Amino acid sequence: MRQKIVAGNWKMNLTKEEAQSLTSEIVGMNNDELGTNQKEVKLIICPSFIHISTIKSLFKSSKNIYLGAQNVASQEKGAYTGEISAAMLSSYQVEYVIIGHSERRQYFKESNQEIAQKIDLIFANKMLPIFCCGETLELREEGNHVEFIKNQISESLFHLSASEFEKVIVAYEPIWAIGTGKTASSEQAQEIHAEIRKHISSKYGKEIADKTPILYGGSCKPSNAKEIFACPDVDGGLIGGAALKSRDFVEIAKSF
Ligand SMILES: O=C(CO)COP(=O)(O)O
Repeated sequence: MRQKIVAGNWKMNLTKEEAQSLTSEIVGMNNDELGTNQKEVKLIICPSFIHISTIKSLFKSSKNIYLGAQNVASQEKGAYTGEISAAMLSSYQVEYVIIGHSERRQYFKESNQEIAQKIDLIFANKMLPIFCCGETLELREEGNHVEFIKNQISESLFHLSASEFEKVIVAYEPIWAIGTGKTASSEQAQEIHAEIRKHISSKYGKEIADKTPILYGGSCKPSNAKEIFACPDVDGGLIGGAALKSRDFVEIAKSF
């Protein structure tokens, strides 16, 4: 059985106090309330860098909750003012790192090659990547979206060894669904998730492809999570806006 995962990407939101109270609300729930008991759902919280240490100190080891970062530098260390290295994150016990988010690709011009460099540094520092891919509305309307997504995956991930790839979490986030309130239908999500799995299989074989968690992201909320998570190739969600409310985040985690 594939791992079920619900990850919250807080993006550039929440002050220290707000981040503390949201984390306390989540870790204050028992495993039944969190829904992590029955179905072994893994929760990953990805705050801004500056909150990482504070949030880690609120975690309780008994809970199935893990810490993630939203980005990492593509260079190991040195004169890169304002950047945060993989070694730094790892020294704060960060376990997961989101890479290739469409906002980073769009606003910070991250290329597939740069994302490939980031993934190597993540592995070198014993963390695990949550790799995002997804198309614009324009690409979808032109009918080029599947090729585009496959190319994002090939160029950033297909240099990995099979034993590395086994540890990758993929997140499909159609750009037109992010923060827009417009979700992909469950048919659209399933179609792309199945294509992604087939593409992984063509490189790493069926066994590894069948084990790779593929999350959906884009206006996922308590009202639509059940339907999306019921798709055979959807293994959870990467949640933006709805992860900023403990009740919504937990409700989504219970939607399997
Ligand atoms: O980008 C996302 C998660 O990484 C999705 O954001 P929303 O859930 O706010 O649409």
